[in-house]
This record gives sequence, structure tokens and C-alpha cells, in this order.
Amino acid sequence: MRFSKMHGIGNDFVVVDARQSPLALAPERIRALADRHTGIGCDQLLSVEAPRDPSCAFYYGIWNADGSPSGQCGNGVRCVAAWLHRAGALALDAPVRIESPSGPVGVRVLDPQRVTVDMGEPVFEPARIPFQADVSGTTYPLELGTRSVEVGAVSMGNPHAVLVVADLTDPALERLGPQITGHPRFAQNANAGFVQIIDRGHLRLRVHERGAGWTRACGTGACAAMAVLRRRGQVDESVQVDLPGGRLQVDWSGPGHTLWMTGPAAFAFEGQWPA
Ligand SMILES: N[C@H](CCC[C@H](N)C(=O)O)C(=O)O
Repeated sequence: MRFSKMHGIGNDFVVVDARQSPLALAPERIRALADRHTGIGCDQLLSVEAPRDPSCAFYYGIWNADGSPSGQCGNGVRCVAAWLHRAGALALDAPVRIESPSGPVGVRVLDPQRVTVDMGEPVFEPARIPFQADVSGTTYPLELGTRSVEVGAVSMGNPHAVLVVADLTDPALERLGPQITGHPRFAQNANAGFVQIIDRGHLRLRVHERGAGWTRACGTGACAAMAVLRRRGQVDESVQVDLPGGRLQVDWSGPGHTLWMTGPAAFAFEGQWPA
């Protein structure tokens, strides 16, 4: 099986051309492929496929390094768009809809290594995240053993918890990340974002990803953090989000509008994998 190794500010992917026939890899094969010592190594596997929805130009599938599926991948869809452009299947500056497991997103390749994406509208309704809560709120107390933390909860097509912290180097986050990711109130687990508010137009973020652990960047995590804080009135409609691997731009005017994420997409190498 031929693959392209790509990354979105350090969140890395194996991208497979499955346009002729959908990719069907068992979770253990995905885990083997994602292994950083005995496999290719990646945070997620992405397949590029023919669309199921006739209003979309392509479909793309997402699997985490642990073999679990996801509904959306912000850094990943930018890489898929850049991959399609390099394959001659997507022109520069041509807006197209790409279908994901959670629904369509709109992509536009601004230059061969920079893509802007209409990620759709953030979803705060608990049942659709999914997150167990009696009513939708801007913050929820989350019991973690003997302590409780305040989180925001939102879906960008995948579930996110967002926790505001003063110091991203706090060693306590190492344990908090997995605890929040696996919290039983998130029935399908959650990507746990820890965000420091620099000012109304600038955030710093680290994400403990469901199915991949701490990553250098999480595109839907950047969208989720901005959306939670915008809904609380704590950030403006255009925000720079700095993650360990680099910077993303997130734009959202508020409820009733879709959210846009813009950032890099890079190729690392091509290879063959015994499927
Ligand atoms: N771990 C995520 C999928 C990858 C998301 C992330 N890599 C991004 O760029 O959005 C999940 O299970 O929902």
C-alpha cells in the first residue's frame, strides 16, 4: 500500500489514496502502521476516497493511532486538501466540499502548503457532543477523584473538553489530560484541550487527544478552544492559536455562523506499507 507522510504543524499523518476502493484496515493493522518504532508512525491515518454525498468532491476517513475512528480532523483535512492539490485533483483557490465521517467541510487551498477550512458550526448541545449534562452551559464542573475542574464542552464533529489554565507547563496537566479524555461523562471519550488566554486575539493550547495522546497540534482542538471562549465572550472573532507545533488562525463570529480554521499542511515523504 503506497502512502504519503504529512503533517499539520507537527500533528502527523499517513495519507492513503483509496479513491479506487475504500480503505478497510483492521484496528490492529492501524496500530501496527502507526507504531513509531516498528511501523511508519503517525497520530492519525487518513484515507482519501470517492464521495458518498453527491454534493461533495471527495470523502476522507480518519483513524487514531490506537485504531479508533474519529469524525473530524482539522490538521488532517488541510493535509488531505494539499494532497489532492498535489495529485492534480484540486485547483488552487477552488472551494470544494470534502465529506468527513461527521459531515461535509469546505476547503480552499490558498497555496500548496496553506489551506483554509470551513469547519461548520460548533455544536454545544450536550447530547450531540456527546457529554452528559442536564442543560447546555458555558462551563461544567467535572469531578476528577477528590477534585473538580471547570470545563467547556463542544463538538467540531468530534468531542472536546476545554480547560482554561494559567500555566501550560504545570506538571499536573500530564495526569489531567488522560483523566479528562477518559471521563465517563464523555460517552465516546474526549480530546482534552488546555488553553491559556494571552489576550482576546491570542491563545496558547496543548491537547491530549483521544486515541493519540499528547500531540504537537490539534486542529479541531484549536477550533474547540476558540469556540468555547468566544461563547463565553472572552475572545474576539479572529484568534491566533499557538500550539507546540505551530500557529493556526481561527475565525468565528458566533452562534449561527460557521467557524473557519486556516493553517499549514506539509509533506514529509512517500513510502510503501505491506497492507
Ligand atoms: N483524536 C481526534 C481525531 C484527530 C483530531 C486532531 N488531530 C485534529 O487535528 O483535529 C479524535 O479522536 O476525535
